[in-house]
Amino acid sequence: MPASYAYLGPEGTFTEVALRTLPEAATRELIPYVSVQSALDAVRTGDAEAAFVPIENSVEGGITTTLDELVAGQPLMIYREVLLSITFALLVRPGTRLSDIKTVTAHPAAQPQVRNWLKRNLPDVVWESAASNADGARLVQEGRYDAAFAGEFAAARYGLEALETGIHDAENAQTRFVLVGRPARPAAPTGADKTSVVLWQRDDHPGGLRDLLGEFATRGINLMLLQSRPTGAGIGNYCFCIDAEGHISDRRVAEALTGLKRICLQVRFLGSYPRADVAMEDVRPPLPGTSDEEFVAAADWVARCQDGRF
Ligand SMILES: O=C(O)C(=O)Cc1ccccc1
Repeated sequence: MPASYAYLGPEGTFTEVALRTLPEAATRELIPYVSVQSALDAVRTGDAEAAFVPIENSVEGGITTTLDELVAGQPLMIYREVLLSITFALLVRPGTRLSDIKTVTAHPAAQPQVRNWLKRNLPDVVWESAASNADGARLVQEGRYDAAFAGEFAAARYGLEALETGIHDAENAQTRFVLVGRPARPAAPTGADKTSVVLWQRDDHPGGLRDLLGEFATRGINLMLLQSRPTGAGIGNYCFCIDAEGHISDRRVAEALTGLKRICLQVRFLGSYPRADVAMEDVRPPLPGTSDEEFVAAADWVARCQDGRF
């Protein structure tokens, strides 16, 4: 298997910066790809061992191209997550002044994070989407646009200068990135883990979503992401991307997934992996009645009843 990680490139993306915080990235060849799709395809075809892509930000929620890629096609699995605090720099060709800027570009996920700044400082500017923030910087270098929102670190790479730095509409905006590979046994639980799944309802009925969520709620499992995505089968037809606290080897998580498998049309397991947002000591203890020991004891009791040994 090639020891390479694909990532959303080109060089100088926030994705690359986040990837380089993973210790295992130091022992891999890091290969930039032009899109999330092409990076994930490289994993599917076996050209890359894993791909590193943005999946969620704290301002707008899920990054839909990534969710849609994970929801459909040959199954993939999330192995790691990284959180990165993000502020943007406005990058221009040297000598450009704010009043010269008629067009700006960046990744679509950047727009909600700089919208107010743009309204205040460049209200008449035309926004064009780029494949990534670093790709926007590259397009400015080529003269295609006047300015790009990107990481300040991308300026040197593309011969640009930062007219303004620290641009952020929301305080503490964070982006979450994931390392995605082909399905295999998830890493052992760390005590601070997260499980990602996609759920398809069997049929449309009142309380249908509540039934799905109930499988988590009755087992004391907290949810960290709930994002509906259209299935493509018509208006009103959605699947649900869910991140839940815990690891598939936790009894309460395994039982919730068992329940979901029984009642859903389809369940896609996207992985159990260490949480980047909290350390083990800060994880809430299981609610009363939902620890592994209590699940095992209850299952033992049922088995004894079935045997007439209670
Ligand atoms: O990594 C990048 O530079 C991207 O283009 C993805 C992205 C978009 C917005 C915020 C953080 C990362």
